[in-house]
Amino acid sequence: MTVLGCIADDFTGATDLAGLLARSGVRVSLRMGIPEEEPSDTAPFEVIALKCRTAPVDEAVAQCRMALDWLKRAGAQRFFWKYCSTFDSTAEGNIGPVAEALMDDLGASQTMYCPAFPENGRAIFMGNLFVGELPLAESPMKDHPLTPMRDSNLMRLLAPQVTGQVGLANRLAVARGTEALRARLTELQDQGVAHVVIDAVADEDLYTIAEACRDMPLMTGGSAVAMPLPALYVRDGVLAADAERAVRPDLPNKTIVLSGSCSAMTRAQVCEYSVNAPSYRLDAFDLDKRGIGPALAWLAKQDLSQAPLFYATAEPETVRKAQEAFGVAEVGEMIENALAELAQAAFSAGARRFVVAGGETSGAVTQALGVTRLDIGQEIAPGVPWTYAESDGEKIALTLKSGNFGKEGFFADALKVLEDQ
Ligand SMILES: Nc1ncnc2c1ncn2[C@@H]1O[C@H](COP(=O)(O)OP(=O)(O)OP(=O)(O)O)[C@@H](O)[C@H]1O
Ligand SMILES: O=C(O)[C@@H](O)C(=O)CO
Repeated sequence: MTVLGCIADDFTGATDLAGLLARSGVRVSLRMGIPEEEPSDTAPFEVIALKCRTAPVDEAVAQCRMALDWLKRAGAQRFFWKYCSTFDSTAEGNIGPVAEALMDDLGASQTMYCPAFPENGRAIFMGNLFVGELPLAESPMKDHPLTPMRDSNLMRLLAPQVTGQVGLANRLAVARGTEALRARLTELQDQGVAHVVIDAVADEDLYTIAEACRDMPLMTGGSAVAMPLPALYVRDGVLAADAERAVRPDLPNKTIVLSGSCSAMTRAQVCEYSVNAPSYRLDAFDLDKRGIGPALAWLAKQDLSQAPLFYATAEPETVRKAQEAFGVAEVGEMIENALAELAQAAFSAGARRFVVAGGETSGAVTQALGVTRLDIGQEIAPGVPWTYAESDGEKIALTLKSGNFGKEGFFADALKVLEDQ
């Protein structure tokens, strides 16, 4: 029986959430897209990964509602809406509109928002989101290719996205503990506040928040605030503790690394990895002119046991030029399609291990590989686990890395963690 039904707005976000929930040892099932079949063999924690972070609002809302229906049919009574720890959204949404639609469907009068992820340097204080020591709008997120974040204040970001009132439960309320936080939420509810941003700067805050909010019909946030939920549900007696970690299947070591993220961290990771590994840079202008042919020809000459890298990862200035020439969505899609086609070609050439960087990129790659369900394995870095799946009847391992996650040596670390299991 499913205890918590989760909907994630992108694929790396979904593996991040599934990985943190799975730290508890409880079974977590991750489905890529809304399953076509009715729920069966469901896990206590079901995560549905969508690719709706930058979709038009109506489309994102409709998809999330369908996911909610499926999760209800799986027996879930509590739900979690997972978005990025850097609150990535366009001016229109989709964080607020989806939350509001899910609240309507669940008859919820209030929900909470907490994208904090202290292990990865995301903290919220007085409603302002920090990335490391920088306010969000001064962090590299200001240059994101699809969702540049130019304000750090979560209430200001959220208010235009929702019809209900937005308020704050600040760190002082959180620091006073679960009961004080509950009292603050009730006080805000009495004032008609439906959308409550909650401050958190450290893991202890997340435990307090999860404890205070665990019975809300809908919680929303990054992955970290959901991490304490399995243990709390076991304590409440609504969930039995059953450790069931997925085991790595036997796989040939043929590997491909695909990077479509342009985040500062991925840029550093690509730079470090390409010193020793064979690597091929995908350039938007070249793709437009000559198509994918030259990249496929390069791939055909590679020894996949050397884990070659394809990357479109580029500096903000290069991204800007390509966006001006082709349009933001158009160039994003062109590159996602290219990386998806290269993933298919690598699979045909025998690759069974896939390291993918970037949420949108991961969505494109997993869709191209026809992956519909993933088991969560060993964590490589906070929020980035290995996952195991099937593609065309073959077992494969995939890691889907959020743009900003992992250290400089992530790609090599990922290969080592898989080898060591
Ligand atoms: N050189 C480039 N020029 C323009 N757009 C690019 C370039 N390289 C990648 N892109 C596009 O930028 C987008 C990057 O988004 P993606 O979600 O994959 O990474 P991310 O946002 O860093 O990761 P996450 O969502 O996990 O934080 C994709 O649509 C990708 O196709
Ligand atoms: O929360 C995060 O930062 C990540 O899980 C993510 O959503 C990346 O797209």
